[in-house]
Amino acid sequence: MSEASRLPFSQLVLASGNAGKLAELQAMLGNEVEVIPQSRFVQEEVEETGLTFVENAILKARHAARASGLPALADDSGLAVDALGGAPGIYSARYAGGGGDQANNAKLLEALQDVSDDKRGARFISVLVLMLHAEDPTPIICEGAWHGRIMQEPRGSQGFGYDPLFWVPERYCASAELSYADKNRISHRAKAMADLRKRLGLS
Ligand SMILES: O=P(O)(O)OP(=O)(O)OP(=O)(O)OC[C@H]1O[C@@H](n2cnc3c(O)ncnc32)[C@H](O)[C@@H]1O
Ligand SMILES: [Mg+2]
Repeated sequence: MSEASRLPFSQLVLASGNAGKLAELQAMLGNEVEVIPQSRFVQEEVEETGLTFVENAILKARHAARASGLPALADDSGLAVDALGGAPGIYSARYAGGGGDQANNAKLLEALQDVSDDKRGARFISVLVLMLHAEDPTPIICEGAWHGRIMQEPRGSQGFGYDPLFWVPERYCASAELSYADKNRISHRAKAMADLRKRLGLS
């Protein structure tokens, strides 16, 4: 029996509009199930009104499941910086008011300009939520964290979001300097996905 046949579904909608995230999730799941980006079914994104990663991931998964009629997987993620009391956290994508990755990174560097290296600890968090349908009362919820430090200036060109500013102690480089495959082995999202795979009986 193949791995895929153990899953209760053969297609899965990825409830994200973030191209970087979509590529990572697709690479992690593509052998087991046909993954379809939500843009094939719906253009509008749901408002992320929750106060937790879990709430926002559920909102996104439900939205995509409703629009597609298929099981949906959402990721709500972000960067929690120790010296900023966990900010930007759930507001990571909107940190600089919708100005995009570069504006977010510039704002983060400015917020930390007087903070010394030993106090620049941070972690990426990813919460993955899988809902079998829009009214699924028992979503599967998995979480992963990735600890590192915020650098003084950007490095690297891989990845997305805050990757150029995130120092990865176990590789001694910025996250944006990691190969795509290596990031997908060690990141917050990879850890949450490992948990999800276990919960689905895939590994
Ligand atoms: O909501 P969706 O449509 O999935 O896409 P998004 O980009 O808005 O995603 P989030 O609301 O979950 O916001 C997460 C933000 O945190 C940052 N982030 C999350 N994971 C990251 C990673 O692996 N590398 C770099 N930055 C990351 C990045 O800025 C994201 O925009
Ligand atoms: Mg978002």
